[in-house]
Amino acid sequence: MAPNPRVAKAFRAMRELGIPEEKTKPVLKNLLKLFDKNWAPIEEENYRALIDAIFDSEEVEAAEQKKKHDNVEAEAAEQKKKLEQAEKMKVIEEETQIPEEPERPLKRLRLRHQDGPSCTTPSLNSHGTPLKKPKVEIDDLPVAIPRSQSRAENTKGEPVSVSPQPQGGNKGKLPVLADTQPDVTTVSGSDSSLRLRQRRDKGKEPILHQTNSRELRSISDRSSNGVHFREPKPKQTVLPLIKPKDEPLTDDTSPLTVPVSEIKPGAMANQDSSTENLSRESNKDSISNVLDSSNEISGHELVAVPDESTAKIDIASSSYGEITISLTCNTSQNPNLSVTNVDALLKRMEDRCLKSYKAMEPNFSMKKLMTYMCDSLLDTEPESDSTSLTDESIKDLADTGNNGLVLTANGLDGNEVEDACENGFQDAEPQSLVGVPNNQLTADDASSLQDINDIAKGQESVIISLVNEVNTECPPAFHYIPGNAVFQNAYVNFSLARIGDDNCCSTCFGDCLSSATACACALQSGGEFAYTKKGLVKEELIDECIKMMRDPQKHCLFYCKECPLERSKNEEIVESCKGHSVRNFIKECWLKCGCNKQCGNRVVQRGIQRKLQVFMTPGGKGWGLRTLEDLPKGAFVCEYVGEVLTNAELYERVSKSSNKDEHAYPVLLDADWGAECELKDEEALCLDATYYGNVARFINHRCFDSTLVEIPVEIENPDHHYYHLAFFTTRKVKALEELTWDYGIDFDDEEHPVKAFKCRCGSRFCRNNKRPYSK
Ligand SMILES: C[S@@+](CC[C@H](N)C(=O)[O-])C[C@H]1O[C@@H](n2cnc3c(N)ncnc32)[C@H](O)[C@@H]1O
Repeated sequence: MAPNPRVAKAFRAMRELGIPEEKTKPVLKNLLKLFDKNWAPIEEENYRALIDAIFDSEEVEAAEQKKKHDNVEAEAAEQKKKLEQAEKMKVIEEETQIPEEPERPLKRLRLRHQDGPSCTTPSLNSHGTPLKKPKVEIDDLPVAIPRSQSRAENTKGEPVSVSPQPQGGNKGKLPVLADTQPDVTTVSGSDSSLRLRQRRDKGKEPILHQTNSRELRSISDRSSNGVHFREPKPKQTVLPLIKPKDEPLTDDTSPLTVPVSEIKPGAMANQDSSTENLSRESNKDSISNVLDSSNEISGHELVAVPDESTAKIDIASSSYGEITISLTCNTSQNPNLSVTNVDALLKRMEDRCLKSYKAMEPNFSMKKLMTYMCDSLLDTEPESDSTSLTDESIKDLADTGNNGLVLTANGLDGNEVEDACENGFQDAEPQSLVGVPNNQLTADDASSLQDINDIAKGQESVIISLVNEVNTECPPAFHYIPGNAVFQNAYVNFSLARIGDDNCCSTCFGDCLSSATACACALQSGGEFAYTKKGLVKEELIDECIKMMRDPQKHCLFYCKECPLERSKNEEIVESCKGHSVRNFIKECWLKCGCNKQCGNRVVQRGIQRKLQVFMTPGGKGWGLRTLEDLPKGAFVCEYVGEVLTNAELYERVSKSSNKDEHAYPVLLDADWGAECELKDEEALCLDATYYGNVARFINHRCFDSTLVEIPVEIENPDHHYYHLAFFTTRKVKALEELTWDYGIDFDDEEHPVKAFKCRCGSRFCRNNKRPYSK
């Protein structure tokens, strides 16, 4: 991004007064915010306001320094806290039976201005999977490794920046100094991930790892999958759960926009149909064992009713055979509106559609669209077929796993559900669910509703039921999608040509796992297969991932040169990167591989195989996800599925959102950002499950000792801009236990825009629990 000349001029003016850029930058940023990006009052009187503000900030800083020095007691207390945390670690070690001692839950303890522990052994990249001791011994490795041109590294030949643990206390406000390193990387330490990394790249050009000479920053929170937008402060908000079809039409971020493509590797690597049927059946059986009265039918359906929609479409027919389609606009937003020129209106709409949908046929026109509407209407079958559904037909649809009809809540009888949904309507927010008689449902309404006998609407190989045995809350409205789908601008390219020989095992056959030697895909996962023959993630890898989840700072963060997340805020001054966790990747076999679809190195791409259920949690966390069968450690549960957005798109969504009720939790696909010097906006991606998602959108947060851990999985895309985020169990999980995931929220971080909920995770290590730890 070209520097703003006014910013450069302000820096220059301050430099002339002996004020360095590092001091000017944060103050200028604040002033710009204060004056709503109006430069005039800042530039007036030769930057008088800026100079005053800098001096003021220096005074405040000096006062803070003094306070800090005086606060010896606080430091002592902090030390004590650390000791207590170490104690906690011992306990959790015993509980989770991880062979090595787990890390302390530093996420909660690390205060903003507190030094973090230094990362003595920089993990080098997010790909290395510590599964096997490499053939190349670490001692044999050169200390300085020349720049890599290999696939996983910076495709532009730029160095990968992996920084040691930050020590400073300036919270990322200081500017990022340009890396002064030449094209070599200093490697220190000898941890397993380093060795594996080397092993993985055996035979290829070595990977560049660079100790970073930039200013060290303090990271107040875990650099998690969660999106951490810090600005703009007044708009601190989260993505609400809104039924897409009820959203008012907006330019280009409207949830009405249907994702343009669906990505489902499973569709190409389908299971054997007989096992599929079996699995659906057996799940059904177990569900009916767990639940009683599961298939009651109510005379009502659930429909999301907006209270402030801007438009309403009615169709009326007269006894003379005329049909009128009318569009009623809610003019409350513009009460002075007068009747407008139809052609001008149509032109405006066309422009808007072109802007939103981009790929329109050249002859597209609104008139044509309306003619199509009339034609479609004339083609419509008599009403009784499509909308007057009998109870029997609803039941049939539900039994066959067909799309979108809501039956009674399991565990409640028909009357209770009716009451529940009507009561729900009374206390409802504008977008909540209400009961309406069946025959008022349009086909469109029905398709977006949740079938509580199978919220996946038959799109997974197992049935995923939904129960509420706690209260009368109705199921949330969203579109169930079994695989990620691009919203609009995200660049996700699955072309086979991009998969090189070292990214697939084309000469393999049968099951790669039964071969004595690791295939090319295994080499990408650190030299050994990530999965056991039983389809579980190997103990060593899962433990490593758990450790990283529990204390990412200890296991290194990397810093982008220009962070796409910061850039997406579209501010005058782009803040420096706050750091991203280094991750282990799993690489699965895929289309270009020679193995068969039952190959043991194809787990995540087969989709959900376990018996899962969405249920109302009793502890006030809303809906949650649980297992209906015992799960061993390392079992794949599901992946986080949602719309693939660019960070800019997500930022726009978040800042436009007026609904403060948090439901979905967007996740960053940032596991490999450090491998690129500068990612284009359309390559820096994230997933948002608010409007389109799978069961993972119901997984609640648990601090520290969650039952699930997320691991990035490469299936189709070797470049890692896009990958799958898969959840695996961190320990044995009993049937009916809730499946939880540590979102990585730092509840002490008041600047965190995903406004932290009051955590009710119930963990002894809850970071939202200010009381000191006691046994
Ligand atoms: C991804 S959703 C999980 C599903 C959600 N419970 C629901 O009913 O749709 C995240 C939201 O669930 C709630 N939640 C998740 N974990 C929680 C926890 N530990 N304590 C309290 N609320 C939690 C919060 O409202 C959060 O914004």
